[in-house]
Amino acid sequence: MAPAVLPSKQQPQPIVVSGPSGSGKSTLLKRLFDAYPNQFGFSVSHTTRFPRAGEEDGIAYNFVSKPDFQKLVAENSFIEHAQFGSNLYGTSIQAVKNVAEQGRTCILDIEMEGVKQVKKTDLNARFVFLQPPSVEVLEKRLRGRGTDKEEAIKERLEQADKEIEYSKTPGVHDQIIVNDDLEKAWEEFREFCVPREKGETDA
Ligand SMILES: Nc1ncnc2c1ncn2[C@@H]1O[C@H](COP(=O)(O)OP(=O)(O)OP(=O)(O)O)[C@@H](O)[C@H]1O
Repeated sequence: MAPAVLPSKQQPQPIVVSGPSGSGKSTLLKRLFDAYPNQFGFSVSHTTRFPRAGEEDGIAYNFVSKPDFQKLVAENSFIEHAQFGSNLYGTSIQAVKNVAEQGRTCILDIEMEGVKQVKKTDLNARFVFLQPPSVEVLEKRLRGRGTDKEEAIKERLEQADKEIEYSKTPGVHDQIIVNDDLEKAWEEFREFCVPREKGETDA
């Protein structure tokens, strides 16, 4: 008799959160992690930089040598990777899978190029885009945040146009949330990340 095939335990699908700089990703993600502390997680990145005091391998980062990093690149192991200064950083497909294997929903907070890369993997992610009400409002928020220099604000606004344009491509995102009123955006975001069972109401 053929052995019974056990259904594989269903793992939470990763969630890709994207949107222009200043659209509210950090604000909404902070709320999500505060509201559901054990349900979500970020993947552990790889880096070629040396560990700082207290940084544990596999927790703060996966610390690897440059040749090992380059080998992973050649094997297409990374969703995205980039160089900052003289060090290389990357998010591996396996690191995202590891979060799902722990029973948590992996959150990827990434920009447009990263979104395109995730689409090429077998991660079976869900995609949500945070859209500012308008580029004018976005500009006000970026200035209001007070963390960016004038030059950076200009660059971010130019990039925002491209991100918003790409977000209109049919089938790219499962949901687009316009972050106008924060409470309304939060409700929509929460609903997307933590879908309610039928019949469930607020506690
Ligand atoms: N609905 C909202 N109404 C008013 N202000 C908001 C709203 N959502 C976010 N903000 C404010 O806009 C600014 C930008 O938000 P936030 O830092 O969360 O953006 P971000 O998408 O994470 O940006 P980055 O990609 O640069 O990290 C913050 O000062 C935040 O408090």
